[in-house]
Amino acid sequence: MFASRQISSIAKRAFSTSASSNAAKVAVLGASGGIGQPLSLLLKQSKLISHLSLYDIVNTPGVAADLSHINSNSKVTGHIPDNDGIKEALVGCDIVVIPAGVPRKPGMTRDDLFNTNASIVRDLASACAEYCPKAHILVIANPVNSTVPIVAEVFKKAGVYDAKRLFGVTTLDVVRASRFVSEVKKVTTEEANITVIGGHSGVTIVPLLSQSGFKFTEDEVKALTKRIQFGGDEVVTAKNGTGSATLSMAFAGARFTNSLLEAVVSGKKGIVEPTFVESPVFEKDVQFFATNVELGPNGVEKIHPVGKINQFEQGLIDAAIPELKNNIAKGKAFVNKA
Ligand SMILES: NC(=O)C1=CN([C@@H]2O[C@H](COP(=O)(O)OP(=O)(O)OC[C@H]3O[C@@H](n4cnc5c(N)ncnc54)[C@H](O)[C@@H]3O)[C@@H](O)[C@H]2O)C=CC1
Ligand SMILES: O=C([O-])CC(=O)C(=O)O
Repeated sequence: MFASRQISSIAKRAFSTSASSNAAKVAVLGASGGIGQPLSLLLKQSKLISHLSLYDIVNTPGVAADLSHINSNSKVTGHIPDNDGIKEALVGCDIVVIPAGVPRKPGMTRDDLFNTNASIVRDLASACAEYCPKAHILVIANPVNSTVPIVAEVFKKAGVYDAKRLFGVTTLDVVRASRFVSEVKKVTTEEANITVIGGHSGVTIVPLLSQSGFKFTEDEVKALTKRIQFGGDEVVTAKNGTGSATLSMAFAGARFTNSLLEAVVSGKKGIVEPTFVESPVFEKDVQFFATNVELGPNGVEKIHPVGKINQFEQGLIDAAIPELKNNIAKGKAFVNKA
């Protein structure tokens, strides 16, 4: 109680000072978690953030107090559900990043998280629709293939949906692909720029190695594709029941958020990130699909097509689409039931 009152007063102080026009208010929902804490630390370093607003059901007073001593641009506030914490966290936000939700244990698929995480994401999306309807929403919580459609349906029901401002964060697949290819080809990660399309789970993750400019043997293609598709499992297994990727995800989440900040706040042109968005690319089959997306002041500026692919990659897309279709339908049905 004391902590929440104290934080509430910190939050009020923060809101009484208006944000500078060339910097944004960014909220992290699930900020005390395995991803939330290092992600918030990385975002605290951004000059384009004036107010970093941390929300979780527990522990944000401590996380916010700790981060607030770092002498970078932003003020930091922590919020928990007491005293309208979610409202204070969200009002005035330009960007909301959502890593709230449970992670996998060995033997689970991302879809196995649906029963727990769907309602967490639905309720947080509902609060966003009410308190910051124009914010860009970046969904990290799994299963991303379903949680992104959940946010879309909640925003539609509230009459505030803008497809250009909703993103599933698939950056970790691209980060992994770059690293794994750099190891195989013995090049720098800057040189290993790999496009990954589709969704964010198993066979829905489709790396386009043929577009990388490198020559791979058939065995290399098979092994790299499998490793990129199931990289998450490597971490889940190694963590042995204590969670899934957190640090690499924080890195990837910060990369995507920083790219969006450059586009939205600095007005930089030509920033391209792969992300899972409402997309015309396979619209007859699936409503949401990740390809390279150019970011702009209003979010999605231009959705790139898949481009030239080979037969192996066409086979990967053919395998991805039915699963994606099910994942998307499941998310939509969850919000529209009853
Ligand atoms: N998109 C991607 O590439 C990746 C997604 N993930 C997903 O991110 C999610 C979070 O993972 P971790 O941080 O490792 O989990 P974690 O359990 O360490 O942290 C989750 C945090 O969410 C908070 N939370 C739970 N319910 C909440 C609510 N209603 N409102 C606000 N906060 C709430 C918890 O208190 C906790 O602090 C998982 O669903 C995981 O599968 C993980 C890695 C990569
Ligand atoms: O594997 C998981 O459950 C977490 C995740 O999405 C990833 O690491 O790509």
